[in-house]
Amino acid sequence: MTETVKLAGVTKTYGTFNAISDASYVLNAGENIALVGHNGAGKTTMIKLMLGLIRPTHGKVLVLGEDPAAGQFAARRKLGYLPEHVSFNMALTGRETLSFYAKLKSVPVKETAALLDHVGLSHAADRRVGTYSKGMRQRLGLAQALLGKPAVLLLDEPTTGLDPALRKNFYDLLEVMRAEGTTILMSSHALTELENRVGRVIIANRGKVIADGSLDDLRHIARLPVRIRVSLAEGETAPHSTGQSLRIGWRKTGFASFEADVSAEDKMQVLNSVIAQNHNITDIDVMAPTLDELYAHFLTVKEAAE
Ligand SMILES: Nc1ncnc2c1ncn2[C@@H]1O[C@H](COP(=O)(O)OP(=O)(O)OP(=O)(O)O)[C@@H](O)[C@H]1O
Repeated sequence: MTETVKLAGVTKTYGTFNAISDASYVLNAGENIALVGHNGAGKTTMIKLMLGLIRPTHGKVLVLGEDPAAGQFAARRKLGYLPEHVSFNMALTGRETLSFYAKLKSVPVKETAALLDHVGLSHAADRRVGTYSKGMRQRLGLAQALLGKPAVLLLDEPTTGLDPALRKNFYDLLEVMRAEGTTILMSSHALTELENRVGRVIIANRGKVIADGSLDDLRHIARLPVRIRVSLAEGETAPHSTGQSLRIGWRKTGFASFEADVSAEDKMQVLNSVIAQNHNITDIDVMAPTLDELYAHFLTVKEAAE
């Protein structure tokens, strides 16, 4: 794996307040990572450190092998950034806006037409940005961040203001970039929509990294139960699960549907037993812990430890 971003023991202090405390992680080429956490957890501060807009109080930040806060940060052109609040000159057209940023980044202006097309703004390219909807401005912001095919793309809450169809389009676009080797780090609160969209999740809380891994890694560490839902054809009191050593607490959740939480290790034994003992099953769902549940779990564990 090719390392693109590194935080090593990074602390960022404002006065006596630690916005970031001893954060360490490495991001690699071709990774799509979600940075999640409550308001004030330190997500934007981490992104600002990677952009070189602020310097760490302690520790080291490296982006594409260089210090992003150094005056001569040659890799800056290889960084794409979409801020949380995009603001453009309302009097310029979309095309003029993107051309302006292309010149700033020394990217050939002729590349802007394809980017506008990519984010679905070709039809409005010659309209003033002042007439754009919020979602259209967000997409123009994304086109700006994609200028020059960045090796590292930093997106601060990028899907705010996008409708479901545009969100899908947006994640599809990111997947193409990721597959081509771009490192994508996006901060977000939209846990449910991230679930199948990112390969890795970093959870921050009060400036500290409290969990870091793929969804499967986090599930493995958290050891939260798997939920099994069984629907039966007739109104029985609960699925039979005799012949097993496990005592399953079935909850009735509908006319003839029942749910139970079992450990990941016991899941197959319970399923096999239920299927063997119940001949009137109409449906079975097995639900792994969601990112929302994992997030709540890690925060609770962290709060309890402090
Ligand atoms: N320039 C600053 N001066 C003082 N405190 C700051 C400064 N910048 C950030 N902070 C504080 O650092 C903490 C982390 O802020 P940050 O913006 O990184 O959080 P965040 O996780 O991005 O939050 P949100 O989800 O609300 O955007 C907050 O408590 C914030 O008030």
